[in-house]
Amino acid sequence: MTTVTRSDQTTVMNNPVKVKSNSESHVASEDFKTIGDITHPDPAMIMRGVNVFYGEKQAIFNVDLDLGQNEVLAMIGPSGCGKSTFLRCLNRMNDTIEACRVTGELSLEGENIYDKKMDVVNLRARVGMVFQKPNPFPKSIYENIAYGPKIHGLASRRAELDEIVETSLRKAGLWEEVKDRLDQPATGMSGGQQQRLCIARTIAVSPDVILMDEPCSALDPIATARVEELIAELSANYSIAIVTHSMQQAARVSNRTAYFHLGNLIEVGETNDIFTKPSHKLTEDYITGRFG
Ligand SMILES: Nc1ncnc2c1ncn2[C@@H]1O[C@H](COP(=O)(O)OP(=O)(O)OP(=O)(O)O)[C@@H](O)[C@H]1O
Repeated sequence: MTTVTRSDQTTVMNNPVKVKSNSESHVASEDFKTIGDITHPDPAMIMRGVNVFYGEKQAIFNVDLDLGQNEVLAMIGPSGCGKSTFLRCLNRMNDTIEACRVTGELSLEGENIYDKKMDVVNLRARVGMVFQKPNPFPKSIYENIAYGPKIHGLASRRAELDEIVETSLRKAGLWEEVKDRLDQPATGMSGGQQQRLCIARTIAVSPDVILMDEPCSALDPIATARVEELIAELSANYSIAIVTHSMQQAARVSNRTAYFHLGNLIEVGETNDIFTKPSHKLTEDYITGRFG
């Protein structure tokens, strides 16, 4: 049973998961009990008791967390702590890894996303994803944006498609830069432009949620600043979960921050609180640079 106590803002796991790995048994210990309010008053996604396994090895332990409507939630933690693994549960991207198994309850707008009847292609449009390296299709700028709406049947006429392309590029802050060269290859754009194109491509299929896995790690500081500004603008219309190695970035862009350690969610709270008065020693050690 998992108990969420909002008064003292502590999540108590009464059932630590015991899993045999190749050489040892791992028990999610009391030290890894989540501190902070894992709930959001207006959630877009609700995750409860999430465990992830790669074969015998457990990578995520009993994580409970909400992603709020129009919030930017940052996920931070040392390399290998499971941030990306957890993020990929949110649109079932882990399904593409054969050895990977996810248990727990994960819902989007009240719908169980792991339900057998869930259309995963549709889910990944509703919960879009932007990756570390910009990955435009080897097609024109226009076609990169138009592709998703076409396969999802969101536009029946060319004029509707044009409208979606323009709106998506505008929302991604790219329209003025590319409007005169929509027919040119997307691969000819700068890295920062390509990443904003990938964000526009995600927006084009009208998602509820956008997942970002270190979206600025391949970008220079100016392109990073553009994407960070964009994240702030997008949060007016979308719920955003972002994995980042940069604590400065988490502090700049997010409303709440979740700190992961060895596959456990250690602490979650208002970003300002996490960075100025963390409650858990592990969070404090990480944000003060003692490890990670
Ligand atoms: N495809 C995979 N197969 C087996 N193990 C994996 C796979 N992907 C990740 N892992 C393991 O799961 C754990 C969590 O990895 P994950 O990539 O989610 O961490 P992370 O916090 O995102 O790390 P980083 O910050 O380095 O990207 C690690 O021990 C990693 O080795």
